[in-house]
Amino acid sequence: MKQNSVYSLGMYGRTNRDRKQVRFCADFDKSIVINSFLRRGWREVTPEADWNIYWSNTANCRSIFNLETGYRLQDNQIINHFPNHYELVRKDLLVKNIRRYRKELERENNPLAEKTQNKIADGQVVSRYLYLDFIPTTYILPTDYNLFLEEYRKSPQTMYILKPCAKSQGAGICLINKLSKLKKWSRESKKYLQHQLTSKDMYVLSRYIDNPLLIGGKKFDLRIYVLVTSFRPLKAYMYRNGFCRFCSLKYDTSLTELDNIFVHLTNVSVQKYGEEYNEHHGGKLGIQNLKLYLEGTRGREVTQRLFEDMQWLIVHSLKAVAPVMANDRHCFECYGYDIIIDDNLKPWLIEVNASPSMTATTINDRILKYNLVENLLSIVLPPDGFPDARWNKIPSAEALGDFETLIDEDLMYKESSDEKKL
Ligand SMILES: Nc1ncnc2c1ncn2[C@@H]1O[C@H](COP(=O)(O)OP(=O)(O)OP(=O)(O)O)[C@@H](O)[C@H]1O
Repeated sequence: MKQNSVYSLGMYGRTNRDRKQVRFCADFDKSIVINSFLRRGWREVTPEADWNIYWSNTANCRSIFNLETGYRLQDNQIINHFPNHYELVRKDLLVKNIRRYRKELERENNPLAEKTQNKIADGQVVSRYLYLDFIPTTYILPTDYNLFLEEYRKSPQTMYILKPCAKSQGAGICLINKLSKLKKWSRESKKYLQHQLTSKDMYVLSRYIDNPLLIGGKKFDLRIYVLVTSFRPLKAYMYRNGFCRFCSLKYDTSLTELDNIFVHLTNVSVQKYGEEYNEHHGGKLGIQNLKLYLEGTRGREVTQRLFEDMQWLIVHSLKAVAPVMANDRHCFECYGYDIIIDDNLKPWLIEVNASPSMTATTINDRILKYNLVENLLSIVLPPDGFPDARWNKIPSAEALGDFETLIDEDLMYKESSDEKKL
């Protein structure tokens, strides 16, 4: 990408018609996003040109905000990532930020940081956060290896999943059911610790949710879209039409199936290579259908509670990273949250993606993603439809469409000061 292009081109010498037409650029050849933009009558330009909205990849977004490039965004330019989104989406950083958030709340004696004592095998007692226990216990390797060993000895029957921090789509993931599988880690870690660690060397080792809620005997996770338009104040919206992604083979924790990715990993990028993959529905079920199913099989109240718990975990994961996010007003970001529900209907945050797939695997998927992009644009853009980083980012009820407000600290502040005035 050429640098300084915004400086060199400026806003001059354009006709009124040009000024009104939104100029976009996109790093991805994803027809859903590009078609959505073109159908609005927007014009595609290159990243070197004078654009108003950039659907960028994370690397180009980082380079735009890199001080050394000397690039400065204008008021009429917006971009689809926050510069340091990795604080939320890198597996190890997400864990670190959530740990820090819990500790801060604990220090403040905030009731949210309340803990309970749970008895585990051999009469040992472990303490757990009552409300903030929404990510599976996770160790960052190699740094936390000794800490892990200590905990492992207390409960050696626990199953873990080892995931590389710098990879995606199921690459390099394996299940760990005994310490010997991790032995090479103790050796590797000694070697690594002599060097400066980079994210390529880092893994997370998380407790494996071995009691997932099953439907038709199969494991699934949820993909939920969350749009953030500001971190300070926090403004976040959840799309009502996420979906479940199913494994193509029945769930089975027997030793012979431990390495079978078609049983344990729900990523579509993994499942589509399975022999049992169904191209018609793509292993997907809409979240509203899941809700109906759960209301029918488990009852309305617990289903309602589950959906509230999911919203709660999303809000607190965002609050955990809000203080460290570079809250640039030109940015918005649509995150793909991956959540697993266990058979007690407790949701667990598995990970967050900064560039959730905008490729469609089925017709329904195409419709869903097209509507998602349309809907998120109506929230991100001011009422006149022209990108403007200065607008107050308060979307109308109509603009919200299928998004619901998870949190808007601006409005919360306004409401509480209105109450005080009464
Ligand atoms: N703690 C866990 N318990 C149970 N299953 C898990 C756990 N962590 C991950 N998985 C399974 O493994 C899959 C891949 O994990 P994850 O999404 O963290 O890795 P990834 O390869 O980075 O995926 P992505 O391409 O979405 O970034 C998940 O979709 C889920 O099915």
